[in-house]
Amino acid sequence: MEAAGRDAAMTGPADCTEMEEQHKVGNMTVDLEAPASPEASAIRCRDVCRSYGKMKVLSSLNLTVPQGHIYGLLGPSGCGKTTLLKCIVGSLKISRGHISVLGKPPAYPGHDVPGKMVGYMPQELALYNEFTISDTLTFFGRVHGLTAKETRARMDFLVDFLDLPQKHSLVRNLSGGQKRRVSLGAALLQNPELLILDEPTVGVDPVLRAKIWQHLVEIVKTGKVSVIITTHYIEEARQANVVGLMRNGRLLAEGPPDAVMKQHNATTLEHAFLQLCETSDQVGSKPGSSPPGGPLGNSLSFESGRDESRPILAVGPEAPTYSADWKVRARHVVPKWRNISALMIKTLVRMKRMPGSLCFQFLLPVIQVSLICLCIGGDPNGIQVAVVNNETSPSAYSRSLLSFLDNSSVQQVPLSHADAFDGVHNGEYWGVVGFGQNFTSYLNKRMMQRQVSREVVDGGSVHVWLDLTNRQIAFMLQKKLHEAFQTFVDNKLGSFSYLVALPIKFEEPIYGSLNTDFTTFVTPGAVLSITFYLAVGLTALSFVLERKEGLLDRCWVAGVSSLETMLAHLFSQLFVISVQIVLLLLFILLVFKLPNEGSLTLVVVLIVLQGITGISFGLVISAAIDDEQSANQAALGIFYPNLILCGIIWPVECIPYPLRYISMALPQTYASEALRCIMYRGWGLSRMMVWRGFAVTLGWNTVFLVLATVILKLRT
Ligand SMILES: Nc1ncnc2c1ncn2[C@@H]1O[C@H](COP(=O)(O)OP(=O)(O)OP(=O)(O)O)[C@@H](O)[C@H]1O
Repeated sequence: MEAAGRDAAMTGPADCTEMEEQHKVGNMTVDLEAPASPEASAIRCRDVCRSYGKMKVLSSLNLTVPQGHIYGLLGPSGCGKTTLLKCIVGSLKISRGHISVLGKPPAYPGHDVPGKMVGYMPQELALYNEFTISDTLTFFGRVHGLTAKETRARMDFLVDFLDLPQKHSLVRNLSGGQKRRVSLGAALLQNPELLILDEPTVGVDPVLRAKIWQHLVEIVKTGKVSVIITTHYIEEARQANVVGLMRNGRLLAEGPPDAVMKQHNATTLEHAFLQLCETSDQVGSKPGSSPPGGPLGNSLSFESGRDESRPILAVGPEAPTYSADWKVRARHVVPKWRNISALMIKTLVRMKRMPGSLCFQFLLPVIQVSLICLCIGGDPNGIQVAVVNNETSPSAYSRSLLSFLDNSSVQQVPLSHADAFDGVHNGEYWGVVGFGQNFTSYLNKRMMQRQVSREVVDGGSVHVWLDLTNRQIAFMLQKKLHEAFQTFVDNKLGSFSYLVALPIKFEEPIYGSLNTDFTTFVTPGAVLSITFYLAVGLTALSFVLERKEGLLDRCWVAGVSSLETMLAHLFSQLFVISVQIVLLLLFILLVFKLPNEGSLTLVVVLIVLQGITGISFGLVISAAIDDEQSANQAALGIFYPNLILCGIIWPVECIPYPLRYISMALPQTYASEALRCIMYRGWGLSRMMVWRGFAVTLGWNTVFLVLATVILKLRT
């Protein structure tokens, strides 16, 4: 009876009407293995189309995987098998047609596909290299909601059945074939009702290949489990109950292997497939011979023996409508803590397996902030200056004045006039300080007499010629000379020093101290910037690599939503940035003694929020970009513009106007200002300059997180 059915399923167009007739009356002799109704099929694809850009990969494809059967999907490389499987599991959207998997379309609210009803082994290995075999299976067990005991029991079985090495072996140390078997184990773990296996036997030795097929045959016997499997070894597909032969995005034939071979008088499936391809090419090459549905006039569907070329969507029951009430829809959208915690544990285990990288991540911000505090904003040291002193007397004022010059910053090199200027021209000295031979007497006259000649003014001045190519060094020299002169005047004139002082008096500062240096200005912004960029770096590649390795798809098929993936990344990276922030604060407050006049809680919360902004921005990059190089470029590309525009290294007030508006909208401009206000002015949230920084940061967090979730959702 079975053989008869198989034969009937593969008969040509002449038998088609007869078959349909038999089907209508429910005559089981047509094909005992064929499902009698749509509900009895594990997978039904009708008129499925899918393109990548302009390239059509699946065109009007119809396929039926009967419940409790093994379906071997065969076809040359690039014909669209993987694309079809991705459409079936719901990780790729179809552009036309209808797919139902275990009774409902994939990703339908409340449906467990994707989820624990389906076990998916993608073509890529899709394994975490830092995991052990045990970690891998435990992770998928958690996602599927298995208890630890259930996971352990399945793990023991799978390790034995798939002949895997020790459970505690690291995946990255396994051979290619062993990795494929672990990947297969992950798909089999939860005893799914539907197994979707994309080339599971590649790189597997013949003995194990036979064992895998034997297992598949075994599990479908109950009638509850269905399998769709793609393979390049066409002959091994003879063990399947049904084979589908695919070419150029269409199914050329579908039926039991024996029937396919019989119809084409072939002794092997491979031969039958070659014949089908030839027929397809001949039909396709005849001008005007291609029917609307495809080149093969006699291609038959396994389910009904129906002509594939006929429009299918027009047939009522082929595209059923489904409905789910709002509670089910709501449950479908709400993220599951089980999945989030499984993903978080996964990230933490991966971190634990890479202790060197984790230590580096913790220490990097400390190293960066220490370098900023040590190297930026301080006074230059050992700056060589040529001194041309034409006074010879030991009691000359010039000598006294020079003795008050800060020797640690300025290194005086006594030289002749010519050598001093040659030295500056050759880049050896940063300037020349010159005293005329009557400096002492002229200076006395300047200080004592009401009116003096221009010659006295000139001769009683310290002459300085600077190399102004380095503003900071030139400023420092000017400042040191002013300080030395002031000390000299105080020393010589005592209470009469006001006679030569500027009539401007700087009182005690209202905020900050008289010694405030550039480091004090730059550090709060730098702390935010470091936290932001390290967080971007932590996350910018996360999805890129996982997508590339097929892990994102695999987790999606296991039932993990985009939002859950996003939240899990956010929470686990939050742990890393929390440690980074604690170390950062310890260093800037205790080691570098930066003042903090305000609330430490506000400081911590603002830095953490900026870290979250970095994580969420990294997630946007990661969700939107496919390859590492572009993701790295995007992350690095915004680094400098952002650093310069957000007033971290130079005040925003110096930015010309159109650019200043952009600067104000950036995540760190108002946040840096807020942090400076908290730390140096002791302000709280009631001040606009403080709450504005928090508000902008929270706004960016929301925008980035929503954007990343939407992009990820659209792309999976
Ligand atoms: N993301 C993508 N973007 C653009 N084109 C793609 C993408 N993925 C697949 N393709 C193209 O779609 C076609 C079908 O690819 P698919 O991976 O489905 O083939 P396949 O039958 O599974 O091949 P194989 O047996 O070699 O795995 C190929 O021409 C491939 O280049």
